Amino acid sequence: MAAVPEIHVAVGVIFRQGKVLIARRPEHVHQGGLLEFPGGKVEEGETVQQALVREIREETGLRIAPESLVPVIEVRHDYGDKRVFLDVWQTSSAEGEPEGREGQEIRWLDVRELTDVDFPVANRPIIRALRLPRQYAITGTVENEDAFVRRLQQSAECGGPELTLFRAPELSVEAYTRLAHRALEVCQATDAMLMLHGYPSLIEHLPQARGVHLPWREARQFATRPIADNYLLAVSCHNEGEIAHAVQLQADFITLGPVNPTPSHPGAHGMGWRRFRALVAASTVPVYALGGLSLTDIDEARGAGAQGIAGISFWWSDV
Ligand SMILES: Nc1nc2c([nH]c(=O)n2[C@H]2C[C@H](O)[C@@H](COP(=O)(O)OP(=O)(O)OP(=O)(O)O)O2)c(=O)[nH]1
Ligand SMILES: [Mg+2]
Repeated sequence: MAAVPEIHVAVGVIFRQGKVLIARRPEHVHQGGLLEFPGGKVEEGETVQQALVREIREETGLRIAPESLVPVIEVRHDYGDKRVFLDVWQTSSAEGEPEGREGQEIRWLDVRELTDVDFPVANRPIIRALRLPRQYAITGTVENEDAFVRRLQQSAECGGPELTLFRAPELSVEAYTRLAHRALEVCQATDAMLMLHGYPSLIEHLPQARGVHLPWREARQFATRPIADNYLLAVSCHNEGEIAHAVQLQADFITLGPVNPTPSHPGAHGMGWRRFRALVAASTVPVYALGGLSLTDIDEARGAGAQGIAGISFWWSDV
């Protein structure tokens, strides 16, 4: 049997006043009746940006400038009857008032209102990508618990990170849990999201956390998703095999690295942006670049298809 060809689909996430434009697919088409982001097949000889400008015009009447489009994520999915490559881009500068030009229902929704079951399954990583920030901040070594909490508070007061990983392998389980409670109080005051680092059952002791980040040695022990869907699951990955396993665990996002050599992992070689880009292309979940990066690397990471960058040094300095 001949392999089913992959269909290149241009998908547009149109933001206006903090909401995104969602349509309902007609009942009779592929994945019919479900919600979708406007878009459609990239035609022969068209760039993805040209396809988006055309599809969005045809389906909603909105006009978008191709240069306003920013990449969100690339998702490859096999529906069995169809294989799609969703090439997802966003813009906040569409002009005009949208209308369902193909008779479809359309509406503006907050990204927090988007639920997986309302969309085709291939959209799951798109919804994750839209909710996750560009920076995934990782905490540095804990030398003193009070100084650590003060450091977190100071960062929160100056509009600190939206998503933080509390990583402290140097602490005992008791000390980690105690300090995590304090860190969560700081985060709750500013609505920031805190990820726990270690193993899945941590979330039972600290249910206010946003989720759990598993180091690879922990993630490898599971065959299915080890935490409930209302939490975020993240996995540290370093190669194709680990990415495939994280996808199988239904991770919500992963970190991938080291991109550059880093002092925290002496002896580990950096994979460089070329290899990083190739690995991101193989991932169907959002990827943060990790390892010896600074804020100026965000564009490079985004250009390689990443959600953004993760790290300690770009935000955590000792006080
Ligand atoms: N537009 C869009 N398509 C999606 C999404 N998620 C998803 O799995 N798909 C799939 C469904 C379809 O198999 C394919 C896109 O097809 P489409 O029906 O939008 O294509 P089109 O606008 O060119 O339609 P047509 O002219 O072929 O009727 O991608 C999404 O969020 N938006
Ligand atoms: Mg379409």
